[in-house]
Amino acid sequence: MEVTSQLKWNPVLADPTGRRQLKPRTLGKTMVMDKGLGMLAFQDLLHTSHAHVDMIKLGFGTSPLYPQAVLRSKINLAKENNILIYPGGTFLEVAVRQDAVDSFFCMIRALGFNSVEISDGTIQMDRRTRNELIIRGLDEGLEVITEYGKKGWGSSIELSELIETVLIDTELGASLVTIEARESGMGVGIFDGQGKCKDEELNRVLTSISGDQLLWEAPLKSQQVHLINSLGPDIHLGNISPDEVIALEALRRGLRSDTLFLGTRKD
Ligand SMILES: O=C(O)[C@H](CS(=O)(=O)O)OP(=O)(O)O
Repeated sequence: MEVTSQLKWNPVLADPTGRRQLKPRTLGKTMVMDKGLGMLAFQDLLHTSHAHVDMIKLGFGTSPLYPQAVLRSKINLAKENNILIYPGGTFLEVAVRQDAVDSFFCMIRALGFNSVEISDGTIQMDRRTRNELIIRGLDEGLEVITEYGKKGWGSSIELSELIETVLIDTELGASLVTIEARESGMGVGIFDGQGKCKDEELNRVLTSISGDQLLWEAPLKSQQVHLINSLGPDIHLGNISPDEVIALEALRRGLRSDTLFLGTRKD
């Protein structure tokens, strides 16, 4: 064990692109969606892959369904590994609908979450409420990540609305704006009913908005490959399945056939 831990891969083999930042990184962040991993699976994930995980979202309203000791252990372990951890945006939408926003923030602060997602994927939310929630999250000492897009099948991106959302959210202090693609990655946002990327929409978005402010939900391998080959390995990607973290990292570094020609490093 000790002997192997002292061995070092030739850097050209470990990262043929030569551009992968170490944590805490500003480019190429990976968000994992955890839909209910047990503590041992969660420990295993971080033991193996912590270097490649920047954010963990406890999907939708799964957070209150854990034994509290397990939830606290997950949150603590994520933080020990310099990972942002937050409940899915749907859980906050439930709180808004139930008029329980104070109680939501009180609880997530007490549990130790270090970030929050603010979304309106399912409910209607006016701009003023969204602003108040972003400011509230920041006042609570949380990193705020927002989300743009509706969850309904066939929903698409309204460019002017997205531009305004990114502008205002980030000006208020949100660190990233997630682009909705759900767990399925199909029939929503930039993905058509088969999960194929609508490139014209993608290009329209990127002519107006800087890509480093956007976190693309891209749960399918074909989507990760397409986005990395089109936009480069430094894009932020989310809704990655826990068992696909290392495979995604291999794609980012050109260590898989699908992206091998990204590797240009010669040193
Ligand atoms: O927005 C998401 O990707 C998730 C998962 S799904 O839409 O329910 O499939 O929801 P969230 O509430 O952000 O975890």
